[in-house]
Amino acid sequence: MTIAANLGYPRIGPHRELKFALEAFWAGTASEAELQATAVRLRTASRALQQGAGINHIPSGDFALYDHVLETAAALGTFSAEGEGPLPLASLFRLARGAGDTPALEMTKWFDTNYHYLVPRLSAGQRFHLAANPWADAVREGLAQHCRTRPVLLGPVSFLMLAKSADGTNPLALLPALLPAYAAALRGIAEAGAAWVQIDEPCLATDLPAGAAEAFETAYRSLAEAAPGLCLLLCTYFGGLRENLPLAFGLPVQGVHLDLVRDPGQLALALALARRDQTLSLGLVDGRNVWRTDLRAALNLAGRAAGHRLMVAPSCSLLHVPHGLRGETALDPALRRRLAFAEEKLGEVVALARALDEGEAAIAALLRESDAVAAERRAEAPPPALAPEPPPRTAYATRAALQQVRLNLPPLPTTTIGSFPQTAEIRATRAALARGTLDEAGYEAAMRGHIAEAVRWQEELGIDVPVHGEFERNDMAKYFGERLAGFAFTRNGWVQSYGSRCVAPPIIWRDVARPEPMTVRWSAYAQSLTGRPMKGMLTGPVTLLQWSFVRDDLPRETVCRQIAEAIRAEVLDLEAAGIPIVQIDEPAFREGLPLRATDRAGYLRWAVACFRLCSSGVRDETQIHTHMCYSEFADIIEAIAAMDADVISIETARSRMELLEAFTGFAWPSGIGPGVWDIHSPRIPSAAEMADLLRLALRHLPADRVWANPDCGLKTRGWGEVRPALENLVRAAEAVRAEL
Ligand SMILES: CN1c2c(nc(N)[nH]c2=O)NC[C@@H]1CNc1ccc(C(=O)N[C@@H](CCC(=O)N[C@@H](CCC(=O)N[C@@H](CCC(=O)O)C(=O)O)C(=O)O)C(=O)O)cc1
Ligand SMILES: N[C@@H](CCS)C(=O)O
Ligand SMILES: [Zn+2]
Repeated sequence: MTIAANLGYPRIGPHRELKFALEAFWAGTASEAELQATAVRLRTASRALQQGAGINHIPSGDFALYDHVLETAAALGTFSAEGEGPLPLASLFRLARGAGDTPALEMTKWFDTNYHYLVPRLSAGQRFHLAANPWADAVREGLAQHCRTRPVLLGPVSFLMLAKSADGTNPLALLPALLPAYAAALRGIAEAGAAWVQIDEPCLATDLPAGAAEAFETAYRSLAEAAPGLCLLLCTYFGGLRENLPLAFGLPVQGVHLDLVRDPGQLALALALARRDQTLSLGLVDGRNVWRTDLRAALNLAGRAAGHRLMVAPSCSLLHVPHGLRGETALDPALRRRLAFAEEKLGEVVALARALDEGEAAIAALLRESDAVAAERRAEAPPPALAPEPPPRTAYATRAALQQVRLNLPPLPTTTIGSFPQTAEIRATRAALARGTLDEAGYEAAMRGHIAEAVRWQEELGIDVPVHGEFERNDMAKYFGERLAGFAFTRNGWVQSYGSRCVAPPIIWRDVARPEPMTVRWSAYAQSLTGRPMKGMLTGPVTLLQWSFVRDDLPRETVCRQIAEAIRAEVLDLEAAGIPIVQIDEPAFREGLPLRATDRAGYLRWAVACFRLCSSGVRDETQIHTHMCYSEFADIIEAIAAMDADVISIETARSRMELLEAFTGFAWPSGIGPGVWDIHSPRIPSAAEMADLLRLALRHLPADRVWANPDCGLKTRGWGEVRPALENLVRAAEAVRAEL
């Protein structure tokens, strides 16, 4: 019998219940017991939903209060001494969010997704022990409600590869210290009554560093011995295993899960490698996108595996898609019938498993529906021809001189990254507009009021390049999606980004175009209030692509070019409206980089070209900025330089300018704003601290090309932090300027 399996379910809740419970707990208005009760309710509901849908292997232990990597590290005793029990919740949240002088753990992107995990920092001598067994607890929680589940663990090799070394130790060297904790976890899971355990090793879909293959062999020998009665499913996703396929199938595991959406071609070799006693888990339903599965195409692929022991599953955890389509009644019906969110994807998995066992006739009606949608999509008109690539801008030195004549900025000019606090008042104003209790004119007036206040305050403070504050934007991707043709947006399509923070990615389903200017009236209004050069703020094409659900009937490059043409028109309109500086944010530029080195050059070529398409139409006197955060740039620094922006602002405060080495090593050609304030922490840095960071930056870069700015936008901070921190930033720039 083919097993219908799921690998992980969204945990934020269909109405973001976890978000609100967490934020109430942090605000002190709800107790720990209330938070845990919400968590139990959410887990119970998602188990029931999956059971009801007919899923045979329901994941458990896929839930996390903040982040599964952090909570795996905590359960394995990374942050506590042997003999100590589970990490108290307060300590867990301190690691996640920082407190007082304790900085939070570094947060970074989970592979090529918009989900962020917390990075455990490990050093030589790190000890591990099983401080808690959330996986066994999850199995028991399910069984108490008559639901046998398959617990999900992040595997030991990926856990170490995702961690960072605090002292130069290779984290893989810690494997012998780590394995006993995993072995104890597996024994506990078996005792709790699980038959299968899913061990996620997404790093198998990446280029493995030296020693990793041996680490997999050592680790899985040890895990297989730890709980001989337990079936191990080695779970991979986000790409094909390629040269790692023989390694994966050679491990002593009872099953291997493959992402056949990202790499259907790997099935052929997998079939040849799978041992007779091994179950193949076919990841046929796209866990990274919202499109309904073409059931016939999926069955054709799965049919090649006939004769093998099979599971059918989504390609990866459903964490990356919204909960369900139920409430999305406002979507264009032609789009809605093309969609499948998490709940609908469960139905597809079950249908595919059934068809494999009972034949296509068993799901005839579903197949007819799926065929009709596939035909409808194929019948869409071909995309319009793309404009030829425009010529590059004049040389940087020429335009920099002209820009300085126009802008007359001091050395170390001060600026911010764009957004100011999105306060409860602002969100409530927007919610009132959406509900219809406030009209457009009232909304416009309220936002203008916030802009006027922000501009006045920045002038008073002495910020050299002010911004309008992005108050009118719900989110830097969604705001543009709502204004561009070809995009659709959901009412409730929330996906967890980190902790309690969510995003509602727009859906790109038709050709992209810009019916009218999107930001010009706000920036022009802000510019009318000040003689200082106002910086216009746009989200770049690569980031809009990366943070949307993108149609899969065109190459991503083509969709990105369409977006870039729309943003180019906006840049030109901002320039025509008298905005002298335009920042095109590309925080997701790095996130879009393929996981495999051999695939990267192609991506970088078109991603850079799309950025240049946006930015290259302006006059020499117009200054183009870009901004990137959460990024490790050393390996793509040439491509970032090729974007040819006049100034780039980056996140460097937490790492004390570590990143700048990549920029100096490369002889960075233009302006750079290395962040001097870690905005992910509630800590307010002093002027002295920020001045020190600026001095550090000046060791790497010439003074006439360095800017003073925070790491990223300030939308998640409160005014109580923003006011004093920016005052300190201006004082820091003044102090260091005086030393030049
Ligand atoms: C820079 N980052 C971003 C990423 N991806 C994006 N798409 N956008 C980003 O900015 N990826 C990398 C990082 C991740 N960082 C963040 C930071 C902050 C958030 C965040 O704060 N998200 C908000 C939701 C933002 C939003 O869409 N707001 C809307 C709706 C707000 C809302 O919930 N309204 C309530 C009613 C409010 C009331 O009555 O007071 C409702 O609808 O029920 C808006 O402002 O209008 C969050 O709340 O989590 C995300 C990623
Ligand atoms: N301009 C955006 C960039 C965030 S990455 C902001 O300030 O929020
Ligand atoms: Zn940023």
